[in-house]
Amino acid sequence: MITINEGSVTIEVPDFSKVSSRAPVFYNPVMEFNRDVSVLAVQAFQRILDREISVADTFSGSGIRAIRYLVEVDGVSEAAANDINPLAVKCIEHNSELNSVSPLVSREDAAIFLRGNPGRFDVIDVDPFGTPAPFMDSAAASARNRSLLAVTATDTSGLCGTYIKPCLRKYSARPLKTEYCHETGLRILAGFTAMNLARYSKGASFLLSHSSQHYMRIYAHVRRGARRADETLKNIGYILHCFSCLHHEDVRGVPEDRKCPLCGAKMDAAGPLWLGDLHDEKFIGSMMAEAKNKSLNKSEDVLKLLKTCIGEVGMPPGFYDVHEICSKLGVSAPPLMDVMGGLGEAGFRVSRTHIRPTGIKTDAGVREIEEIIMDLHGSRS
Ligand SMILES: C[S@@+](CC[C@H](N)C(=O)[O-])C[C@H]1O[C@@H](n2cnc3c(N)ncnc32)[C@H](O)[C@@H]1O
Ligand SMILES: [Zn+2]
Repeated sequence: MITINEGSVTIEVPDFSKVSSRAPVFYNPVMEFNRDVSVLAVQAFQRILDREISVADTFSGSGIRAIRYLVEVDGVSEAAANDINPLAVKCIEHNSELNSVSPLVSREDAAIFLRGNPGRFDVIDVDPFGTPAPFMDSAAASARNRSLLAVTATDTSGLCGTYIKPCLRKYSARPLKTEYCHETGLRILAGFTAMNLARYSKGASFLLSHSSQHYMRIYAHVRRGARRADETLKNIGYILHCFSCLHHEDVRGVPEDRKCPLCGAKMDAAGPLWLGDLHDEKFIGSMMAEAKNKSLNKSEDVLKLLKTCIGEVGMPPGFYDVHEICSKLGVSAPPLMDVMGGLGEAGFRVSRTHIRPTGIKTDAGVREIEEIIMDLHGSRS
């Protein structure tokens, strides 16, 4: 057995030589960051509801999420830990005892578990191997009014457009391999979640969404009501991208064949995807405040992510990579802060993106960014 200390819990998992879905019980130390963020998100959500809450860890593995929610989050009175693997179930029972908590342990296919417990949980955590797509219908059906639906996807090669067909198959969406393809992937996952919920007359807004390491994670606030679902669907659309000049724009509804307004080249489309905000400023602020009361090993990295995500709120979908623009212009890249400063002075809104250190989100177009870069070069020489 291997002993693991995460947050305020200690668990044991059977020895594994490498992190793999073939391990007897799955535990990935790299995902500690994801779990630290989740603990803060569940806590911030519990503060919104301001009462005792119940949480479902539907793909529990070692039980670490359910156990951490029970031990580390104030106001979690009930947690379910479900996994289809009988060894995982044994491991969850062992680790629960080790931490003196008693989650409701079950061994079911997650889709059946969710269908069998409609409207029961305030938080549903979906953390499968690879794609969550086959489970999203059941998660959407099960999610109660005013609940949190947290979803992880590790099939990033499809969502980001390295492979197109898997994304079409799983999410009925076309990805596009651009410099901001991780954001497009995140928006495809968010859009897919919203469309699944709409089928059950439920609306969604996103409290936090991030693409980190090898996975994507979204936190949807689910609200019941056909009108809410209709309003939510207004945020579904496409991003059009010009590979010739790097211009991009978003369109709500189905796009027509379109030429780039800047250079006339044919534009490619990604979607359907979520065009609305991926985060809620107040919610992230509350997560940051909660971090002070928790003992998280990844606290510094988590706060850095949350701070950058707050800056993204209200900014347009997609971003520009300053290095990519400079290489098209054939000039060296000026400091990012200088480009951002130039855009700010010219009256544009501008922020960084958590997805790429060389990316900037702005309401300026690619031509305006090029101009500022060339001005910076002019003033230097
Ligand atoms: C990525 S791991 C979960 C990791 C865990 N949530 C954590 O944070 O450490 C996916 C888990 O899903 C389980 N699993 C696979 N297919 C399943 C299904 N259809 N229903 C329920 N559990 C399933 C696997 O046994 C595995 O433990
Ligand atoms: Zn163009």
